[in-house]
Order: sequence, then structure tokens, then C-alpha cells
Amino acid sequence: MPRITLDNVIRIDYEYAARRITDFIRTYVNDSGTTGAVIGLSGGVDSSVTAYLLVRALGRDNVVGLILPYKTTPPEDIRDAKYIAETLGIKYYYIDISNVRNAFAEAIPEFDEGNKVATGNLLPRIRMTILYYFANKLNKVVAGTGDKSELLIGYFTKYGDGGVDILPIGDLYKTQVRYLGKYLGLLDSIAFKPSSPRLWDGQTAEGELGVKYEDVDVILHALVDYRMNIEQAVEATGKPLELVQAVWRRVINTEHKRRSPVVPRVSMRTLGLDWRMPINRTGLSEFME
Ligand SMILES: Nc1ncnc2c1ncn2[C@@H]1O[C@H](COP(=O)(O)OP(=O)(O)OC[C@H]2O[C@@H]([n+]3cccc(C(=O)O)c3)[C@H](O)[C@@H]2O)[C@@H](O)[C@H]1O
Ligand SMILES: Nc1ncnc2c1ncn2[C@@H]1O[C@H](COP(=O)(O)OP(=O)(O)OP(=O)(O)O)[C@@H](O)[C@H]1O
Ligand SMILES: [Mg+2]
Repeated sequence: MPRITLDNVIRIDYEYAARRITDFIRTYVNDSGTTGAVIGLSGGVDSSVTAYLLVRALGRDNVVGLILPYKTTPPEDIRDAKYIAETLGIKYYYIDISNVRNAFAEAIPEFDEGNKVATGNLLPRIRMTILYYFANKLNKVVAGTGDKSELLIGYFTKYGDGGVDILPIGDLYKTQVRYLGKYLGLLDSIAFKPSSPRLWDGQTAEGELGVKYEDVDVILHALVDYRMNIEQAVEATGKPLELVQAVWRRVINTEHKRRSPVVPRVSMRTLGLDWRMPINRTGLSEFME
């Protein structure tokens, strides 16, 4: 039984990861016939690292940033997002989404400001809509910023920040993304900024989840990468049974977020079940093996 620690998670070859991801982005964008990518810049580690990788892959003239604050966005995040766009030399738009958000609140009958999740999730869904407006207009793809930890525990808004075309850092855990950021030359203050979706005042990811990403990542490494069962993961990581169970429960309960909508079978070949266009004729197959 291997002993699994955070060190095992963090000690990967970041030069390889950066090269592999930038090769993927370039291949994907070339095959798609688009002219580049748009990305939402939050000033957090995930969007900052993804923006660096996009520019490495596509060149700064082919990447467009969108800074889309609401009143729950702290000023230092806006400052950091602008700093990233300016350091990378990409074109960016700054659009305060308060009016759009408030128009939803006015238009929806019995709008419940007190329901933090339902109202909070409007923000990523409004941002997704604006990102696709620019993607359509500029003939670009929407680059998502979800990392492997968030994707596996379903810590994202379905069709909000989850509504994207590619997920360049989707195979890297949150803790790995931080060190990839360091490798790429990101400021420590951004690379190691505590994660927060900023959907409501005072929200932090670890506060809401009730578990640290350092623990999430070690547990997921055991359960997913090593395919361990719960008992094996407890023994290998030394983490409490309740914590391992809680993380696994999140993975199971959010599977619907990682799938296309389910189509019930009525015919010989049902979309998503037994018919999917093979992608092995494109350059992309190399990145999915
Ligand atoms: N079994 C099932 N099969 C098919 N669909 C199912 C389903 N269960 C729920 N659903 C659908 O999914 C909806 C719930 O999912 P969703 O709308 O996403 O809502 P939910 O998962 O409750 O909320 C999103 C969570 O992600 C966090 N978040 C959001 C954005 C960014 C970040 C970040 O890390 O930056 C984190 C946020 O703080 C919150 O905890 C339900 O209303 C229902 O429509
Ligand atoms: N104010 C914002 N302006 C533009 N895009 C945003 C804003 N807030 C969130 N987003 C988009 O939504 C994504 C998801 O938010 P999330 O908080 O998970 O990522 P992050 O801030 O980059 O990193 P972390 O998860 O560590 O906080 C961001 O990466 C970004 O693309
Ligand atoms: Mg964030």
C-alpha cells in the first residue's frame, strides 16, 4: 500500500504539464477554425494560470480577457485581474455586471435574495453569457478555468463557470495549479491566494466546503488516480474516514455536472450512450489517451 502525501501530489514535472497544455490549446484552436480564446479574469489563481497558458500557446494578440465584477468582488481581485491582463499584454474589457444581475432580480417574481446559492449562481451564469457573446463576435473559443479538484467535487456552477469549450487545467489539482503558477512566474500573492468564488460576501471555498484543498487533493489522488476504495484511501493518506467519505460523496453526487444531459433511449442509437462522433481523426486524440 503506497503512502500518499501532499508531496506526491505537488511533485510533478511542471515544465511537461505546461508544454502538454499549451500544445493542446494550440491544436484545439487550430482544429476548431477559430482565432483564439476568450477568458474571464477573476484575479484568482485558476484564471490567472489559464491566461498565462493561453498566451504561451496562442500569442497575446489571440487572447481576450473579460473582467466582470459584481459588488461581491473585492477591489484587490479587480486589481490583480488587471495586473494579469496588462502583464500579459492582452486586450481586455471591464464590464460591471451589477446592472445585469439587478435586472434579473427585478424581472424574476418572488426573487429570493436570501437564497445564497440560487442568487449567487446567477453571477457565473451571467459571466458565461457575456463570454459567449464575445466568443461569437470574435470567432474564439471560451476557455474554462476549472481545475481537477473543482471538477471532481463539482465545486462549480453548472452551465455557469462550467459552461465552456475547453478546460486547459482540468487535469491538474488546485494545489498543482498553484505551483504551476509559480513555475510560470505568477506573483505568490496570486498563486497562493485563498480560493473563493466570491458569490456572496465573505465566501471562501474552504469555508463552504468544510475541507482544505490540501486534503481534498491528497484524498482525490488516492481515490481517483490510484483507484483506491474508501478504506484503502484512509490507510494510504492517513486522513479521517469521515473526510474521505465526504469528499467521495461530493464526487458521486455531482457526476451529473460532468456529463452531457441524459437522453432516454427510444431508437437504435442514442446520443451520448452509443453514438458519439469519433475524434481520433483529429490531432486531439493524442491529448485524450
Ligand atoms: N442528479 C442530478 N441530475 C441532473 N441534474 C441535477 C442533479 N442534481 C442536481 N441537478 C441540477 O443541478 C443544479 C445544481 O447545480 P448548480 O446549479 O451548479 O448549483 P450548486 O452545485 O448547488 O451550487 C454551485 C456550487 O459551486 C460553487 N461554485 C460556483 C461557482 C464557482 C466556484 C468556484 O470554485 O469558483 C464554486 C458554489 O459556491 C456552490 O457551492 C440543480 O438545480 C439541478 O438543476
Ligand atoms: N470577477 C470576475 N471577472 C471575470 N471572470 C470571473 C470573475 N469571477 C469569476 N470569474 C470566472 O469564473 C471562474 C471561476 O471562478 P473561480 O473562483 O473558481 O476561479 P479563480 O478565481 O480563477 O480561482 P480560485 O478558484 O482559486 O478562486 C474564474 O476563473 C473566472 O474565469
Ligand atoms: Mg476565485
